[in-house]
Parts: sequence; structure tokens; C-alpha cells
Amino acid sequence: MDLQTLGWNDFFKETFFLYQEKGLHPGRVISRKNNNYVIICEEKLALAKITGKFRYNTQTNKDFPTVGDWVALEMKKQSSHLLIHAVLPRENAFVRKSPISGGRKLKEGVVIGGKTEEQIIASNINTAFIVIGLDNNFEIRRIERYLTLVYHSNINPVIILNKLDLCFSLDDYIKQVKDIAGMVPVHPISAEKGMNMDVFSNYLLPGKTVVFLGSSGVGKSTITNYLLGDEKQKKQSISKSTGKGRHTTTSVELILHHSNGMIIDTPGVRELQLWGDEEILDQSFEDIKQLIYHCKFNNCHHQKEPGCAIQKAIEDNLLSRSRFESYQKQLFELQRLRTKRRDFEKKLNKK
Ligand SMILES: Nc1nc2c(ncn2[C@@H]2O[C@H](COP(=O)(O)OP(=O)(O)OP(=O)(O)O)[C@@H](O)[C@H]2O)c(=O)[nH]1
Ligand SMILES: [Zn+2]
Repeated sequence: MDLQTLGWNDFFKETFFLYQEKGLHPGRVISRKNNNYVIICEEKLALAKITGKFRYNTQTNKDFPTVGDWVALEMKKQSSHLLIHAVLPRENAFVRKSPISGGRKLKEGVVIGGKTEEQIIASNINTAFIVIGLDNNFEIRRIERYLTLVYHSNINPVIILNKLDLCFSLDDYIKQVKDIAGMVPVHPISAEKGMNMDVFSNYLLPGKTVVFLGSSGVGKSTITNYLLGDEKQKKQSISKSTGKGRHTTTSVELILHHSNGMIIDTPGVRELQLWGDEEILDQSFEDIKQLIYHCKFNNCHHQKEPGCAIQKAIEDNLLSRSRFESYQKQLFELQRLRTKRRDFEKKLNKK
């Protein structure tokens, strides 16, 4: 398989130059379990580990190789695995706040210490499909959170409304989504019934990588299995043989598709915590940002101040109260994160 088909481009080529001189080879991370990586290189799939030096020099989670990354590899003779010397700079990455915080203690009901870190779910992505089910679990506020993170990651978002077969008021759902997502493409589909599944061919193109994001149970694996066609049977039989009943994704993995595009399937996350500065809301809440600009006072809290454009828009039914509350919630979360990050960075610098 040639590297271009795997997403290799001038951006990576330029940064790889240094490693090429040292006789290293490029490869892309397909999956990861602790320090065991599956890599795809020009000729083959291979197992790889990071070098001791790499580990020694690495301080935070985000510096370790992640699914989707391009890495510089040493092919060792007579060894069962390759050695990863470096991760090439990422074109982009989907990040959230890591829910696992080491060293946390509970003191009188308050969480003290722990790490405030970002977790990179996958990298070097062209399109992020935010999947949501058109069933009882339809949660518009969750789409907002995903949109904030996807915009922040510099990846093109596309919203997939799955389980169309269970839905009797599509227009109503589409309106709700359009109200918060503006120009983002929205596609209603049913993976189980094979409805509108051809929309994916616009995104699954040679050398392009797409990722499926969304809560557990929205149908990410069902969509992936459908797109994989023949491979589908294989995946199902794997889950049967493990006795788990239905297949649930437990780790992030990059899968090669017959279109020569690549699919990254991610497990549904229960907690989707934001990561970034407050500016990351500029795009996902552009409507609110525009309104705030028209408030009479620069430091308006949008409560009962005279000339508040937000309160006026809510009164006039131009903005829903729940959307504004959702904006405030995300804003507070990011402000809290900023304080925690500052403390964590101070601690790191002291070490
Ligand atoms: N009615 C209907 N059910 C669907 C559709 N797509 C998926 N499902 C069902 O929804 C359930 C969850 O689907 P999965 O594909 O496992 O969901 P997931 O998002 O991959 O979940 P995690 O792996 O836990 O993250 C399964 O029982 C599917 O059969 C659909 O289009 N219509
Ligand atoms: Zn205001």
C-alpha cells in the first residue's frame, strides 16, 4: 500500500526529512494498547513499541503516539517489533479532558490534586462524524459539546442522525440541529435498515480519514460494520466468539476501507469534558457571541442588565433559554479548566 493512500502528504514529508536522514521509516498508528502499537507501513502491518529514550523524555499523555499518528520507526533485524523513535507533528487531533486523573484524593468531600490533562482520542482526521440517535436518547446538548471540541480540533464536523427508521418527526429534529449547528452538514440515515448510507461516499475518499464520535449506543459500530460490508461478518463473529453478544468498541481503532479511505471507530464516552481556552466557543456558539457583541455594557452578565441583547433575544424567541444555559455551562467549565491547568503546569515546571 502506498503512503499517500494512508494519508501521507507534504506536511508529514517535510517534518519526516530529519528522521529519513537517520534511516528511519514512516508508519501510521492503527491501534494502541499500553505500550503495544499496531502500525501500518508501506509493506505491512507490524507491532511496535516506543524506545526507552522516548518514554524518558515524555511528560504528558499527549506526547505518546495515538491512533492516526504518523511515527518514525526503526526496523530492527531479528526483532518481533519495530521501535518508535518519534511522533510526527499532527495536522490536527480530537481532544477532550482526560477523565482519569492520577493521584486524586477526596478530602472532606472535595477532590484535591490529580492531573489536569488532555486526552487525544485520534489524530490526522479529515472529517468527524458526530453521531446521534433519533430515538429516546436524542440529546441536542451533547451535539453542542461535540461541536465545540471538533471545531477546536480543526476538523470538519458532519452530523449524522442515525436510527431514521425509529423516527416519525424528522423535520422537528432537523430544525433543532440546524438551530445550533448552522452550516454543518446534517444527514439522517439508518445503518440498520441501510437508509441513505451512500452519503458516506462523499467523505470516504482515498487517503482521507474519518472518525465516528458519539455516545454509547448511537450506532457508530453498526455504521462502521455496514460500510465495511464483507468485513462486517468478521466483526460480528468476533463479538459472538467473545460471548459479549453485540459488538461494542472498547478501544479506538483505525480501519482501512475499500474506498482507500480510513475509518476511526471510537468507543462511546460517558463523560465528554471540554478541553481548550474560552475562545473555543467562538465557532460553536457564534450566534450567542454575535448577540453579546450588541449588549449595552461590555461586562454584561446577561441577567437583568438594561440593554442586554441576550435577554431580549430570549424574550423575542430568537434564542432558546436552554441554548444560552448550555453556553454558560460550557463557559464555566472552560474557566474552571483554565485555573486547574495553570496549577497543573506550575506543578510540572517545579519538577
Ligand atoms: N432501529 C435501529 N437501531 C440501530 C440502528 N443503528 C444501530 N442500531 C442499534 O443500536 C444499538 C447500538 O448500536 P452500536 O452500533 O453498538 O452503537 P455504538 O455507538 O457503536 O456503541 P458503543 O460501541 O457502545 O460506543 C444496537 O442494538 C444496534 O443494533 C438503526 O439505524 N436503527
Ligand atoms: Zn447581555
